[in-house]
Amino acid sequence: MGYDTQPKASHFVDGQYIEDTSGAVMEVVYPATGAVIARLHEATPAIIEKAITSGRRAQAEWAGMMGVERGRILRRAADIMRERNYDLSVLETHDTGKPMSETLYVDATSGADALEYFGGLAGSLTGEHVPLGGDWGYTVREPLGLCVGLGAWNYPTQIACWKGAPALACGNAMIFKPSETTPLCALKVAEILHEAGLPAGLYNVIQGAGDVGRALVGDERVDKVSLTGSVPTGKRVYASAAEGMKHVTMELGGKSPLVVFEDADLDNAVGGAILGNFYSTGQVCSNGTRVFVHKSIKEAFLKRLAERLGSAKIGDPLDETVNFGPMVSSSQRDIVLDYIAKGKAEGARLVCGGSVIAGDGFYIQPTVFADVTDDMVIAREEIFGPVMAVLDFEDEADVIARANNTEYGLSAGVFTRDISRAHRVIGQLQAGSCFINSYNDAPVELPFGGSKLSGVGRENSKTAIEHYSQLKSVYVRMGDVEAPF
Ligand SMILES: NC(=O)c1ccc[n+]([C@@H]2O[C@H](COP(=O)([O-])OP(=O)(O)OC[C@H]3O[C@@H](n4cnc5c(N)ncnc54)[C@H](O)[C@@H]3O)[C@@H](O)[C@H]2O)c1
Ligand SMILES: O=CCc1c[nH]c2ccc(O)cc12
Repeated sequence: MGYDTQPKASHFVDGQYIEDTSGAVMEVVYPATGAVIARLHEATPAIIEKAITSGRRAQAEWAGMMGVERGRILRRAADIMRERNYDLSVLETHDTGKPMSETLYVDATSGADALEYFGGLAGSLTGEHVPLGGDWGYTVREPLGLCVGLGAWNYPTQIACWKGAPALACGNAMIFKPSETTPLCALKVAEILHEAGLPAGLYNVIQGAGDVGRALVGDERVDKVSLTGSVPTGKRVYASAAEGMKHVTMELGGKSPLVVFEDADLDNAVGGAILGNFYSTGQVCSNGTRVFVHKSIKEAFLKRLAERLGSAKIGDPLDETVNFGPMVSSSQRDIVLDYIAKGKAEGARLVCGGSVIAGDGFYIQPTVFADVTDDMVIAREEIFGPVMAVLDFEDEADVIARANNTEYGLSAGVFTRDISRAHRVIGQLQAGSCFINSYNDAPVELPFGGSKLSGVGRENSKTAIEHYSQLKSVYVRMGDVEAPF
């Protein structure tokens, strides 16, 4: 059947699509052509109010349901998402420009994994019994209340589910505000959840940019904020949430190191570096964009990398044989081109790429710089595009110190055949999500998130439950109360 890129209305609130045309117009642009594919309106104060009041009303009843009942609805939604995978993938490709060769296998499927996983956990969210001599205590795991999710533009379906699934499993309601750049996919997540039986008001999607996000975060009726976005936005949102002592999850940016030792399997290391720099046209938060390669294998690494990049198929992301698509927007493309210019000006050696691809759409060549030094801007700042910086090293202790010399701490990777070294090095790298002889795997079973400026809290895995619930402790006295007077 296929989805129209123009949704029925801009927002999905209290179980239905709603519109308020007095909100500012948001144009949705297909990154592969630059064509406007939908026109939406930003949420007005009236829409925000409706999202908050319906969310709070619905949450009270939802929290009173049995966990297995909540879980059944989430697992049904997972099944529907898998059945609609093709249509959802086409929509994700229109929203982001990511090629179908990725979206068919990663986005709705990863969202469905989260719904299935947290749906399965929902019936087992218990507290514990605590013996206290003659007395005893117990804990109850309770929902937080009304959660707000704020999304980045690189994984709109996945982010909507990674936040919504644990929130709902724990008995919360969620208002999700997608990135203003990619507003389409989260509406489908809301539709599917309600089709699966989710009561109205529990998963509301409203549109808008920073102002709408700010209004949600600042509202005293909101109990938790989960942001996926950049570090500067994270600082602002965290500070505002702190005013109301709200719970937070911050999934922010990075400049992650990938260390390739001299004994690494060369093709696997090159493959890891490709996944960690060019998948989703480099627009992945955990990317290993500082690739430290042992000096003795540097030229062999670069030669193999250039050969493999030569076979990248760049083009129409709807063609399933294409594996490298456009940047999400012209403004993001310009930011990346600026960094490429800085890399050239700072004297890094351009191994391949480095230019815009002429024609419609926001395409840039996959770009590799070698002989990059730690002080260069392209080795320090998050670029969030297809630009790999290759740096040399010779000594293990030295490369660990250099890898850690960053304010970020999202991810880190090591390629080596020496298993002791692999664990020793990973043990010393300051990052939340690490990889040995692999890069950028993000299964729902493993916690995902960063340390240092890259974030607070974790998404996915059983750990996420702790970030969407709180414990109530109850002391039970079995005898008389002994008061001093
Ligand atoms: N750690 C992760 O899991 C992860 C995943 C994907 C992307 N990211 C990061 O996201 C960034 C790219 O995404 P982006 O450009 O959409 O990020 P962004 O920080 O510009 O925006 C993120 C979201 O926050 C909203 N927002 C902006 N200002 C706000 C404010 N003051 N109050 C409330 N909401 C506000 C935006 O509208 C958007 O929905 C990169 O830095 C990337 O590393 C992190
Ligand atoms: O950027 C978003 C989250 C993420 C981090 N690593 C990966 C790998 C594959 C994905 O589909 C998403 C992510």
